[in-house]
Amino acid sequence: MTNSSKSTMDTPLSAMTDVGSITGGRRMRRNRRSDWSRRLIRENALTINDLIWPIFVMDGDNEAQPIGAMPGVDRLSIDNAVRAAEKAATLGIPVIALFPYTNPDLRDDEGSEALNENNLICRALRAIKKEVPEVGLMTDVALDPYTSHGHDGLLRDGIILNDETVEQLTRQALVQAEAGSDIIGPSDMMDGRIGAIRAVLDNQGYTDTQIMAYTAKYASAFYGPFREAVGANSTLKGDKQTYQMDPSNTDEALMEAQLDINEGADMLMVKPGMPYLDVLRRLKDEFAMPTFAYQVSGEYAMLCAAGQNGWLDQERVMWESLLAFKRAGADGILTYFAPTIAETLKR
Ligand SMILES: NCc1[nH]cc(CCC(=O)O)c1CC(=O)O
Ligand SMILES: [Mg+2]
Repeated sequence: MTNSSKSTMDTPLSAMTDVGSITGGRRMRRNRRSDWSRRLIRENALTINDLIWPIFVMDGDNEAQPIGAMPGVDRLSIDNAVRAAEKAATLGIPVIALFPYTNPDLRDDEGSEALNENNLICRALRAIKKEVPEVGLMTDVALDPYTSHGHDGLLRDGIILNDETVEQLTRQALVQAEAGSDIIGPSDMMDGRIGAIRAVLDNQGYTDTQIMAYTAKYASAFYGPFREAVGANSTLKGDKQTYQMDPSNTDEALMEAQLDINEGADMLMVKPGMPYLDVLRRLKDEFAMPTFAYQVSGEYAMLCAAGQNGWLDQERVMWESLLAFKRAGADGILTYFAPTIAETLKR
């Protein structure tokens, strides 16, 4: 033993470790001692009412086609999508969000199938509305599941045209509203589309159809599994950096939000979720709007993969990741874990 450690040993312990005087008597652990106390002081909680469940729809009868990078998530034919909606209703999940897998032969340069009032999404909307009217239905407005080039907008000479795309998107939104969509979710990031869609909806008598703007949608690598699910992975030429946001920016998200609010958005969304909690918090603080986070396909894939490998406790990271959205200010979360979470919460 060295001299210094010997002298340390001789010092009365109470003088060295008088935590009470160090913290001024404050002991944070007091409140954490027991389960009842932890529950009592809890600031945020996840409830079934916070959940939006994204579902992939495909053609066919009684189809459930697994998606490789999204364990437990299937593409569903419309009859099975109705079953899923019934499940959502039973569990009390407020909203399901529908995404189409469009047959490759229906995809073209303009994404014209998006405007077909009998396309997959419209048929799914009508079927679900008829059988399960108590569940809210949200639909995606963007051209990527319908274009042969996989982009959300119209492409000319390698450039995504803004205003021409907006025109196309307003028609797409109208077709969806007519088929029974309750919440229009423009995910395309064109400028001015929220205002244009609002104007057309109002003009056609759909004043009650809500708009959840994908306001701060980033050009992210976390969408990979989704693009596989809607079959846009192999078709996508280039990337989406000229319309989706640069992951480096947050001030820009505030401007996007300000515009969408002015143009008539009822709700805002930040996407992806977990890597962008700072953006979520800023939007919520700045605008106090109903604000949502999308825990995207890549986040889901990541948590499931680590869980399957035994590297993370999947159950616990799932809860923790969703609670983080609530803490960061989300009023609700789009998550592929929605049915699992709701089943547990219901018990
Ligand atoms: N514009 C379509 C759209 N709507 C939702 C997602 C991603 C959702 C997810 O990854 O779970 C995408 C993909 C993209 O923009 O490339
Ligand atoms: Mg915008």
